[in-house]
Amino acid sequence: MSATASAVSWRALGPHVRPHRRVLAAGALLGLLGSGAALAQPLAAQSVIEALQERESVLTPIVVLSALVVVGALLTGTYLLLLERTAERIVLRARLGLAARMLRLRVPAIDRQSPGDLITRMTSDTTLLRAAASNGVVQLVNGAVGLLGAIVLMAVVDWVLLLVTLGVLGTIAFGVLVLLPRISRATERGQAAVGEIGSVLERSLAAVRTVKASGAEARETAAIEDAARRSYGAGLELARHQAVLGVATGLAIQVSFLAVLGVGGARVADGAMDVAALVAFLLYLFYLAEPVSGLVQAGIELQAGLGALARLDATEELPVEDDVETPADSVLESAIAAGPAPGVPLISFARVAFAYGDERAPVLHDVSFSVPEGGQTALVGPSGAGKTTLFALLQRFYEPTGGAVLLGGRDISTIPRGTLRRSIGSVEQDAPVLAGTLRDNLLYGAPGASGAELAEVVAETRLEELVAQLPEGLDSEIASRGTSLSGGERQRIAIARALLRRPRILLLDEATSQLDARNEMALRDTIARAARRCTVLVIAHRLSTVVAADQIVVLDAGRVRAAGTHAELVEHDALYRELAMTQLLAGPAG
Ligand SMILES: Nc1ncnc2c1ncn2[C@@H]1O[C@H](COP(=O)(O)OP(=O)(O)OP(=O)(O)O)[C@@H](O)[C@H]1O
Repeated sequence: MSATASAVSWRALGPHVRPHRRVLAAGALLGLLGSGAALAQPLAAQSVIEALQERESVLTPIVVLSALVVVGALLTGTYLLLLERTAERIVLRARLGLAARMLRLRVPAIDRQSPGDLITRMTSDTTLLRAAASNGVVQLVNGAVGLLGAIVLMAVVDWVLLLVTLGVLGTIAFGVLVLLPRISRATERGQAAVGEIGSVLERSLAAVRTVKASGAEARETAAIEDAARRSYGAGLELARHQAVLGVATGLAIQVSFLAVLGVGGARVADGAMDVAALVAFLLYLFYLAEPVSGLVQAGIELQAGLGALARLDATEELPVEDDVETPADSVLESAIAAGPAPGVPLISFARVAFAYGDERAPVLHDVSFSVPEGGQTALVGPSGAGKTTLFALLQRFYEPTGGAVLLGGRDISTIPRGTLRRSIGSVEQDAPVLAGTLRDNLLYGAPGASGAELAEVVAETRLEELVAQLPEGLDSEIASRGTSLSGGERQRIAIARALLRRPRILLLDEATSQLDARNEMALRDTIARAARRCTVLVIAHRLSTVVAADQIVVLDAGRVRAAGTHAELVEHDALYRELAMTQLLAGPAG
């Protein structure tokens, strides 16, 4: 998915550089003034020599030379400080920009990404941008101006020697132009490999028990090693290019020195120029090494930055949900809160079709059913029938490819995602528990809920006993991933978290695991109580749930097969009968 480096032009740096253009311009100016002070030093040195030759006072030329050295140093120091600060700001801005997008990316876009690779983009690629967008840009400007200035001054001193110098320097320009694009490609390859290290590590740490239980440590390690070697290979290639460029630059300057010494010596001997002019010219040549290597360095940094930018830009282009934090539309929110008009169902799936991507087979076909306000509706069907997908569509994690999902008669695609999701509480099947205290976990979806509301929901979800057992009650730390809790407890915590949001609709994907009698009863009771507060739509895996449901919808291979009560379906639907007998968990008591 990543764009190739060749597709990223120098212009792509614009958005990163533009906000800092004034500071960068000031930095470039300071750098230039510093260079100017350095450039004027040979002239001052020349006047010291001339004063000595003429046996005049050397005080003034020496004072001027010293002032140039001190002012030059101060200017360069300020310039460096300014540049470093800008560099850090560029990284910060890029990271803040990415941070603002990451968790707002649309679910289909996240599905296609590897979390580890996304983390690398945020942490590592941004630092490469740092060098390119600050140092690279300023060095490019200063190097070019320094080079031009030196060339003009050298032309003033002796244009024959200038032609000799330019002839030699011209040869390195060719090498630079050939090597630079390779640097950006090698950087992008290296960063992609670093991203892969992150991906494999994230994948295997997230499922570390499965990795260990499957004896897959060596295979996962090998995958990381492979990516690390590829990153090393790309790093080596970069180092080779940089070494060649560094040596070529140094050689060009040295050869220029020798050529200028030879030709200049001959010209002095011929009387075509004097010694002071030759010394001044050589000092300029000495000075020239800096802008030339600065330009080469700028080229390297900019190209490496462009390689990283290709990866950052690819992330920038991923679509985000831009309507999760939009200010509440009070008319719409109160219309939703008021509930549907009489005779209009709370939720309707109207001929909904859906596929996870253009090239994938549809998983829902022409799904139509309604959920009245209040009570419990259960979805049942074989594994892969599309039950979880219906929940995802209802929360606008994905958009249907055909038909519409309606809330109170209103197409949910017209309701901002934030508003829609505020009216829904969702409990996933694996009921994730986040690291933190029990209180943090319960308040996660409603940080502003009061103590009384919390106590009420804790009682309603029958969590009081758990709270009493824990050493510090609600403030007890829960082990990461909730491993210290039973499946039933995790589900009830997740239900409590969802209920604290005071949702209009509770979506509940029941755990498929067998629960003990107490947990089973507690869960059944919790769902029944929740159904008094809001409309419960449950993906049912338990007989006790379907028996208690007001309506059951049977899904099979992405189609609605039947709907009715447990008694009706047992009588009229063969698949339901079979599911009820074989797949629905009867529970310890049932
Ligand atoms: N993110 C996804 N990308 C691609 N395909 C998916 C994705 N999620 C689910 N599917 C596919 O869509 C189909 C329906 O899946 P879904 O999870 O909705 O079924 P389900 O009825 O909830 O099954 P289960 O009871 O096993 O959870 C399956 O074939 C599944 O492989």
